[in-house]
Amino acid sequence: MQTAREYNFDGLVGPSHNYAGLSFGNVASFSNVKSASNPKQAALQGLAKMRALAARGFAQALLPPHARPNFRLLRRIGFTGTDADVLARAWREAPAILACAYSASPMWTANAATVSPSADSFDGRTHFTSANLNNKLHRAEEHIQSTRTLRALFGDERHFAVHDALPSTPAFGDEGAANHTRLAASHGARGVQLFVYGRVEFDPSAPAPKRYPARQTLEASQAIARLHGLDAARTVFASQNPDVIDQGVFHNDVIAVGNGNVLFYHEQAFADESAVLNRLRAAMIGVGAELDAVRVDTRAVPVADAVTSYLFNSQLLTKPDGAMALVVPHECQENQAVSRYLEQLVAGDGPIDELIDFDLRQSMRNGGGPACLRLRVALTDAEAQAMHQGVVMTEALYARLVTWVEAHYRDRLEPKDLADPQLAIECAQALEDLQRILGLPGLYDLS
Ligand SMILES: NCCC[C@H](NC(=O)CCC(=O)O)C(=O)O
Repeated sequence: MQTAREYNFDGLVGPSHNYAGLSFGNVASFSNVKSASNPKQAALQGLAKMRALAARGFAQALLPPHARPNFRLLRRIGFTGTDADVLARAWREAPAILACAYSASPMWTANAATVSPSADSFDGRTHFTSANLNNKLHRAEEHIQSTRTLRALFGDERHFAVHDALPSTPAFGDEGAANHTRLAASHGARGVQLFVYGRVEFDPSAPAPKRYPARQTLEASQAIARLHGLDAARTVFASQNPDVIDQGVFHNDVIAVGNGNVLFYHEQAFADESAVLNRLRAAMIGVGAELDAVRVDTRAVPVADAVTSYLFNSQLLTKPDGAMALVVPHECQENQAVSRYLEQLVAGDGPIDELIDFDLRQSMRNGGGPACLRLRVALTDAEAQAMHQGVVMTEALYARLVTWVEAHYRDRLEPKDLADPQLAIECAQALEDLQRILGLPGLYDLS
């Protein structure tokens, strides 16, 4: 068995972070629509989390923001002329689409791709499939830059395979790692991959939500398992409980998280809880691991509290001593049921013995907690050396990025500011500098 470390690639928040209410089914996005955001604070909050976890010895890296506004999108739908012309007319005729083109949503890198480590794939390489995110216009073109970024970081084809997104059509709705988790004895050991889907395109009798959209389909999850060459005996597909999607659980990582042999989940997370647990247990026996299911019941934490506090959108990290820390957003301490639950959790004799709390309010107000903000990539030492090093978080990189944010980011962005052509210029200048800082010339296709 190989040894491997789990790298968390956090999304660096881009300079156009704003609240546009673009995500129907995401309660926070809808509740904060059109309020003023603070992009500078958002980026600094994210960087503070990366720095603190790196300082604790966790392997930490970042994924850069995407170029905004998305002029490719605006020009493709008939806005022509100079950049300023495009922006002025889009603001006049289609302000909601202009907001889509400006969204900083690539910051939630859990949705960038699904990742299968080399220990699980047929060819011994780490496989990535960029997520098509086709359920929402503002996210539907992210895969173009995500694929380009992943290829820039993981270009060594002896170790890595970066697949294009699945066909962008509702049958293959794919939201990446937010609906995927891996259970194993350790990061380097063979593991069991759990794919959670919200609906089945070609089975109208399968469970599906009534109020809010299900973003992930079974067909997409199966396609990714095929592309990554996963062994069927170690792959579990599970239906999310459609009732919780209708209560605001738009991704499975809002109601469950796995790490090592631990699955931390709400009793209402799955359509058929006992079937999922049985299948996981059986598959895990095959890789020499025993499932440790940490179940939270509704009496302790109602679904509504899980959604507002983002208890399950936490990072579950293995510490050097083998115990686990739960990285939670500060909202968990402000919710009475959740803070009481967490106190008992860490005092008990289960696998989780520490809470690490971060203020991520700027991201949380758009429905993104600690887990949304990171993409997990388990890498052996050889793989870690083969990837681009400029994105690995260090004290020096942290300091450079704080200076960069201070120089380029605004501290207030209101909906009307998207009409300001100067904002587009500021965003472009910021990314030009960032390419240099990260050692990634040509990262963006600015043609
Ligand atoms: N994994 C967390 C994703 C959160 C993201 N929110 C948004 O896109 C909100 C954007 C806005 O409303 O401005 C989403 O719903 O996909």
